Amino acid sequence: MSGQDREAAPKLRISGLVKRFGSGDRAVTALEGVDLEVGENEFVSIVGASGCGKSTLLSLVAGLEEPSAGTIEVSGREVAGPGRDRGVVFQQATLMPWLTVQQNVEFALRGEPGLTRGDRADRAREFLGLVGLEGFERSYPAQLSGGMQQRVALARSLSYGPDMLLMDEPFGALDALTRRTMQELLLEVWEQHRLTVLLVTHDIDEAVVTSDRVVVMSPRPGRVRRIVDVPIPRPRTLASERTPEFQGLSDGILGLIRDAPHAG
Ligand SMILES: Nc1ncnc2c1ncn2[C@@H]1O[C@H](COP(=O)(O)OP(=O)(O)OP(=O)(O)O)[C@@H](O)[C@H]1O
Repeated sequence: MSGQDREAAPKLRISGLVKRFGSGDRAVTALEGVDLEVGENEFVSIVGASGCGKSTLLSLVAGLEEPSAGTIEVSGREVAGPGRDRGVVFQQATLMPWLTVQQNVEFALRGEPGLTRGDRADRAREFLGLVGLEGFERSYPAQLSGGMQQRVALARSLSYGPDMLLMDEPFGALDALTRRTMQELLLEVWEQHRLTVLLVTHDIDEAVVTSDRVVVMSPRPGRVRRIVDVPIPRPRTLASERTPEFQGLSDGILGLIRDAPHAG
């Protein structure tokens, strides 16, 4: 996507965003003046040192927290709370343990207007298939591995057709091998459903291989330090990481995070 397209119709526009927690001596400024635009169908990752406000930024876009100052617009409308236009995937799958995999996804679809019970069942099966869980519809979350539970969470978030997918360390609790499989799955899913994605991750390689742009934040209070374009051709696979171009981008981002001057 060109810069011009982004200017024409940003899916997400964050302007002058400030977030403070607490008050008086105990006040913590997590974000101070974040400006960011994300284009329709763009995949953008957010990286930065621990505590720089990545999760706070995502929670604000999800509408789970309120800004102290500044604005967040999704599709031109100011975010005033959580909404079905934004699907959220956290580090923990937060599935309902008493429901089967299929029922967990169907449950998320209950608020969808115009869907019959049969439609919900079909939609749930479709998205469980998309994330490779065909045959596990009747399993309970406790019977699944962590990676499979995250697949359910992804299917659940995608099933109601959000415009944006907000992910906060979605693979952070998984072992290295499962994490790689999930990154591959995410690349495949994104190729099929090119929705706008905002991904918070500690894993720089994960950010580079998945994203069109990587936002590097400065240490707390978080600001956008640099935005790095990732011009690696799509469709990408994890093999894309074995190129000198990839390594150069990844090393450059690591350098930006390490060299960032600490505030105060
Ligand atoms: N509810 C809260 N109350 C008080 N302080 C908070 C709250 N949530 C976050 N903070 C503080 O805001 C700052 C940013 O936190 P945040 O979790 O957004 O950072 P992060 O970059 O996601 O960190 P990490 O990479 O370690 O997950 C931290 O100093 C944190 O302690």
